Amino acid sequence: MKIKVALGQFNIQFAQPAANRARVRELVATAAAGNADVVVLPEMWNTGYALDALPQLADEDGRTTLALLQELARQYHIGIVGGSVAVKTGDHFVNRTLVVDPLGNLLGQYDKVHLFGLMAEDRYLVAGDQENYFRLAGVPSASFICYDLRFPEWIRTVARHGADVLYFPAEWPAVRIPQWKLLLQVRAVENQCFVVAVNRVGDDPDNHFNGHSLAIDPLGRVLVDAGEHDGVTFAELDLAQLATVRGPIPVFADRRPELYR
Ligand SMILES: O=C(O)CCC(=O)C(=O)O
Repeated sequence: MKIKVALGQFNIQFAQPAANRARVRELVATAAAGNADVVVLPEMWNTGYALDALPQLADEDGRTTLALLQELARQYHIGIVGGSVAVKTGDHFVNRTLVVDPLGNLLGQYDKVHLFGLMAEDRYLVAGDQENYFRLAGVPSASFICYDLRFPEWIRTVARHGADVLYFPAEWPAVRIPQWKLLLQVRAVENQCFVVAVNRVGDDPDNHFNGHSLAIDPLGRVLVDAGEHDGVTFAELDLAQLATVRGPIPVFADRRPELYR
């Protein structure tokens, strides 16, 4: 079985949720026109890192985002890994992913588990503590957010349920893109999974972002690198490859969890 994924890398407009929603409409339409099964968006795409403005701009319980993603999923019959958005829930804010299937059903929701102090997330956001494991386009999958990538123990905790594709929405600054690529390739190899990671391009007041959204196969080979393209890049994932990689080297079966503390 093969699935086609669309990497929706774009220049998030700082503190302009309406403009970003309009751009997401265009990206999903483009992904669908290219016959993608799944489209993936970057991290914090509604507001960017306008953390001071969260009281005015964060999406109340994610309602506006969910309604948009559901509408687009149904209209275009496409699965959406909705990047992440700034959400107000109760009296606090979270960095939240919403995943919907082509019928508009909410398959999963994930609040970023590891908050990134260098971008002040720990001062504005509350961390999540739940896994996001779901079946999208017929494929067992899991999603994480950006800095979570640096925590292999967390990725493995979720991946061991049997995920075949790991999704990573991100806003990963250009200055650390060499580490981004390396870490994503390693996560693919060590978990014997496909990795689909979507970053942004453009600038915010503190950082420059140069994209390089990636689709990577379970051997760590880059299938697609979006470079600095502002728009959709497509990748095809051949799931049959998983058996050929996992068969001779069954790392999940060979684990010694009793030794891991
Ligand atoms: O870990 C990094 O270098 C980047 C992380 C990041 O930008 C984020 O989590 O938003």
